[in-house]
Amino acid sequence: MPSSEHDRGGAALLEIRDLTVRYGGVVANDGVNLAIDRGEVVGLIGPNGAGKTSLVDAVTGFTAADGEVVLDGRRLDRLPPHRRRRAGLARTWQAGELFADLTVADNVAVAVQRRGWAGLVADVLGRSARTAPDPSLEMLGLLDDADRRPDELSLGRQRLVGVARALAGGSSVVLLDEPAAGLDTDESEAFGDVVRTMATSGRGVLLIDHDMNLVLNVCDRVYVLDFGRVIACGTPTEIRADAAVVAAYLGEEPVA
Ligand SMILES: Nc1ncnc2c1ncn2[C@@H]1O[C@H](COP(=O)(O)OP(=O)(O)OP(=O)(O)O)[C@@H](O)[C@H]1O
Repeated sequence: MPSSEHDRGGAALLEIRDLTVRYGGVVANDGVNLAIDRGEVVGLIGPNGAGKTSLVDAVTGFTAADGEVVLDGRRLDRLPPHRRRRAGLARTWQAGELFADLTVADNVAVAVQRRGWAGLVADVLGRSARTAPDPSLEMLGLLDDADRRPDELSLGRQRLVGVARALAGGSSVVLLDEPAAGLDTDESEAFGDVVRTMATSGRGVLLIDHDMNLVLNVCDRVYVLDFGRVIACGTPTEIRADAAVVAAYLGEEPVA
């Protein structure tokens, strides 16, 4: 494994330690260690069934797992999903999961949960979605679409709305699960620029995608999963040249 996994100094923004996910007899993640620094875009690739979505589900609290999830020095792995989200750890969903009857602005607004009595009172008064648009809409160039419904937008822009929801409320780490699925080459390239922008101002981004060009062009470092284990980690250049990665993708026996 390239040395770049080990020689990064200091504590990362997100540390995933020894993460193990089991579904009955299936071990979907087997002792995975993964770190994301501030301002870093990290890729996670691997063949179908390698365990990528299981990792996102486990880290965000939607699937039971063993191991540690530490965000900015704080253990999150015993917390339910909504509290991890509130702590600044957000995700997108493969299927988009937008509310068809809500506008873009409201789809983003509902992702930011209000707390306690203030939230209850605002909801009762119907003001929950009437506040200023979340800054993520402007960042992703969605302000002009704020009053449209998702089905009035192209697939590429719908994907951006899903990302805006994950960014809403000031998330510090965003896990993107196949956000570019279904996008054409131009849309995918433009999306790559958006992903880089997201990492500015110190956010950490995890990008999972089957579009190898997108991942290798956009990410600072890439982890490769196969059968639930990290088989390689390094810069895109190192990953392109890694024999175990080539073997995993060609379906040959992994190189020892
Ligand atoms: N809810 C579940 N119950 C049982 N097995 C599951 C469940 N979810 C995933 N698995 C199994 O866990 C393994 C990892 O699946 P996972 O969906 O995490 O892989 P993936 O890398 O995201 O795949 P893909 O690229 O196809 O989305 C697979 O063997 C899969 O069949």
